[in-house]
Amino acid sequence: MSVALIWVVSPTSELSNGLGFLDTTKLVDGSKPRSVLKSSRIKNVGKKHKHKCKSSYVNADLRFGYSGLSNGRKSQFDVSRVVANPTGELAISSEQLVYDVVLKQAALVKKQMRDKEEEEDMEVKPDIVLPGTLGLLSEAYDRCGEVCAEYAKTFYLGTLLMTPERRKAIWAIYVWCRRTDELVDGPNASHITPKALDRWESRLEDLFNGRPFDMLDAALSDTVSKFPVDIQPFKDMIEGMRMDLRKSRYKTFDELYLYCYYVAGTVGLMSVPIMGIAPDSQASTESVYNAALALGIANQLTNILRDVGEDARRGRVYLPQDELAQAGLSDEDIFAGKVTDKWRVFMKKQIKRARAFFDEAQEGVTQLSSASRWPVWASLLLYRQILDEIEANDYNNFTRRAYVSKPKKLVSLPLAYAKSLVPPSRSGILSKTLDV
Ligand SMILES: CC(C)=CCC/C(C)=C/CC/C(C)=C/CC/C(C)=C/[C@@H]1[C@@H](COP(=O)(O)OP(=O)(O)O)[C@]1(C)CC/C=C(\C)CC/C=C(\C)CCC=C(C)C
Repeated sequence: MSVALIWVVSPTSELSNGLGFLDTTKLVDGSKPRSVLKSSRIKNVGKKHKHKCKSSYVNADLRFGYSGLSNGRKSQFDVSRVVANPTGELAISSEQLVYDVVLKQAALVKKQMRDKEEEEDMEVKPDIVLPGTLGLLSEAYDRCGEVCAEYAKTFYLGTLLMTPERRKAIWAIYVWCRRTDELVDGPNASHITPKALDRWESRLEDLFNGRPFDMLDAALSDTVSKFPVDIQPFKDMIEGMRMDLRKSRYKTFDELYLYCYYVAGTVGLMSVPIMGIAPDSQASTESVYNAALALGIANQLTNILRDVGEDARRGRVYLPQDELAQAGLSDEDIFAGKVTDKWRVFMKKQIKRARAFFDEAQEGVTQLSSASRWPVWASLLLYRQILDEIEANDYNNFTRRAYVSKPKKLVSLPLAYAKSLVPPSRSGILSKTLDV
C-alpha cells in the first residue's frame, strides 16, 4: 500500500546541505529500541544453525589467509565460531551473528515471493491513495535522486539503468543511509548524542509504520511498503553510529567485522530486495545476501585502509589492535605516520583480507537482476581499485589519500558494463537445491 505523506514539519526545516539532518531533534522522545543483534548475542550462544554459513574468516588462522569461501562452507554451527571474550566468557562470533541476519533477510524475500504468487491468484485490492499525495511522493523521490546525483555521481548514473521503481527505491535508501552517516560524520556530528540516535531510530520505526516525518522519509516509507525490505539492517546501521560515538578502538577483527557490518554490510542487505535476483539465477537467496554483505564489508575495510591517517587525526584507529601488536605496531606508530617495513607487511595482510571479501562479493553480483548489475559492478571495481592505489602509494595511507583517477574510472565503467552482461551461471554459487 502506498503511504500517505504526512507533513509533520515544514520542508524548510532541512539544513542547507539539503539532507535535513537537524530536524531529528524535533522528534518526541521514543523508547530505546536496540539492535536485534545485540540481544541475539546472548540468545544465540550454543544455538545450532540449520543453514550453512558461508564465509569463515574467524577460523583459526584464516584470519589473514581468508580463502576458498565458496567451497569452504561450514555445514553446521561449529566451535570455531565461538570466541572467548577478554573475561573468558564464550560468545558467538560476529560473523555468526551477522549470518543470522542474512538468513532472516533471505527468508523474508522468499516469503514475499510466495505471498505474491498467492496474491496473483486472488483479487487484489487497489492501493488507497489520498488525493494530492502522488505528486508529493514523486517530488520526494525526485529530491532523493537529486541528493544521490550530488553525492554519488557514478552510482547515480548506474541507477538510471534500473527500472524506474527500483531506481527510486535505491535513491530513497541511499538518502536515508547518507543522512544516518552524516549524523555522526557530518557538520553537526559534534552535537549528536546517543539520544539523538534513539530519536532517529524511532523516526525510522514511524516511517516503516507508514508515518514519515519529512518528504525524504516519505520516499523511503513508500519504498519499504512496496519491496520486501526489513527494518533490521536499518536499525543495525544506527547501532553502528552508536558504536562510532562510544568506541574508537577495535580489539580484534571480530569486533571490527561487526562494526563493518553495521555501517556498510547493512547497505548490501537493504539493497538486494530492491535490486532483485535474476529469474534465471540458480543461486540460493542466502548466498546472494551473503555476497551483498561481503561487498559492504569489503567497501568498509577499503574505506578504513584508505583513511588511516585521516582517522588518526580524529583520534580514531579502525584497525584490529591485536593484529597491530602481532605486527610489532601500536597506536603510536599510527600517530607518528611513518611508513616502515613493519607497516608495509601489516598493510599487505589487511589488503589481502579486503580483497578476499571483494572476491566473495563478485560471485553474487552476476546473480542480481540484469539491470541492477552494472551499478554494483561499477561500485565494486572502482572501490576495489582503491586498494591498488594504496599499494601504488607504497602503503602511505597516513598522508596520501588513495583515489582512482578519472581515466581509470572511465576504463572501469565499460568493463563493469561488460561484466554486467554475463548471465547468472549455473555453476556459480550455491545451487537453489539448498534454498529451503
Ligand atoms: C549499487 C550500489 C552501490 C548500491 C548501494 C546504494 C546505497 C544504498 C548506498 C548507501 C551508501 C551510504 C551512504 C552508506 C552510509 C554508510 C557509509 C558512508 C558507508 C561507506 C560507503 C562509502 O561511503 P562514502 O560515500 O563516504 O565513500 P567515499 O568516502 O566517498 O569513498 C561505504 C564504504 C559502504 C557502502 C556500502 C555499499 C555501497 C554496499 C554495496 C552492496 C550492495 C549494493 C549489494 C550488492 C549485491 C551483491 C549481491 C553483491
